[in-house]
Amino acid sequence: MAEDQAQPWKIPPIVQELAAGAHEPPSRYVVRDQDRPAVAAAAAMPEPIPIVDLSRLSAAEDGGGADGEVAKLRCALQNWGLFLEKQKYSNLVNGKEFRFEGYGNDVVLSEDQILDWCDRLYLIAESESRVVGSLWPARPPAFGAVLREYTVRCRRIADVVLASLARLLGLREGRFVGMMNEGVAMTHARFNYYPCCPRPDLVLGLKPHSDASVITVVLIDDAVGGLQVQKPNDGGGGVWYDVPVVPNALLVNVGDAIEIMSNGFFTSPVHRAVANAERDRVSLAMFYSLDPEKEIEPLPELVDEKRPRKYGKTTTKDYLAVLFERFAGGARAMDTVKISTVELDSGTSEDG
Ligand SMILES: O=C(O)CCC(=O)C(=O)O
Ligand SMILES: [Fe+2]
Repeated sequence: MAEDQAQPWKIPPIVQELAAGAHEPPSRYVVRDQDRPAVAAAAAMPEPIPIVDLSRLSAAEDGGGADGEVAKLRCALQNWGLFLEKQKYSNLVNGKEFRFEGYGNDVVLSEDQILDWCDRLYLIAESESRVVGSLWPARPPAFGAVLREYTVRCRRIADVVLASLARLLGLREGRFVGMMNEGVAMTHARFNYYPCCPRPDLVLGLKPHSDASVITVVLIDDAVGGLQVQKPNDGGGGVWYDVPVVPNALLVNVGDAIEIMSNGFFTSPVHRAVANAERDRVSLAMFYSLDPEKEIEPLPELVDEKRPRKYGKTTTKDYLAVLFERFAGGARAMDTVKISTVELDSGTSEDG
């Protein structure tokens, strides 16, 4: 506490208050020239982000033959690393819309760190033994019950998708879901609130990153766009594409842990959020992860002479620590576990 008073820059302002008063974003929020989002629309999409019907995916798992849906999922993940899942109801929980008010902030590690134009609340939602109840807002009173139920419901979606991913990799359907059930798995909920910004061309709502999770389910704003994604495997082209606004849809993306465990078969997509000049935007990301102590590494079934190991070993706990530090500086944690191509090349030539 005393340290924070001596270093006031560690306590960033609430962006909503800045947005209410300021005409120009303060310099701490202004990103470097090369990182600025284009004011014009992002690049035209080479192909749309598919909408996958999860009930048909479950049918495929039960032997119900929905090969078209599985093919769509594979294509979505190969092209984008993510897909949209359209809900049949606009009200997600008990007939009530899921809405939340409340703010948090960036973790500030250095005085010259560029801050995101966003207030957020980041909570451990599962398992119960890890929940820090004192951090959960008391208002609205239903918050806790709704978040708990929402976490379980989204987990069901995550499980269906993970079963399909395992099948696409030629693994047992329960391979990933089983790992999620080992030890005490962890789910984080991040509520992002992006106040409108008079100069969206100068700031970022959320810096480019990929998620540390195994899998992420995002409730995206049903009216205001802002999420942008880079295509995996586009040769580092750095082109940003707008994720379209699809009312009543959830966005599902694979995270870094799946990229590592699948030995790079799936790519965890790099994404960011841009601010909007006229409208506030909200999103809620649910990050499903393994037990924090459990090791994450390429699954042995997916490593052989033809597919040399591409990633080292880590744990969710260590990886998250690296991720937060790297995120603050605008870098990717994934680079710390990737085995460099030079090592790979020498490895393969040694193997003959
Ligand atoms: O705001 C969004 O749509 C995405 C949020 C996100 O990527 C995150 O919280 O990790
Ligand atoms: Fe994300």
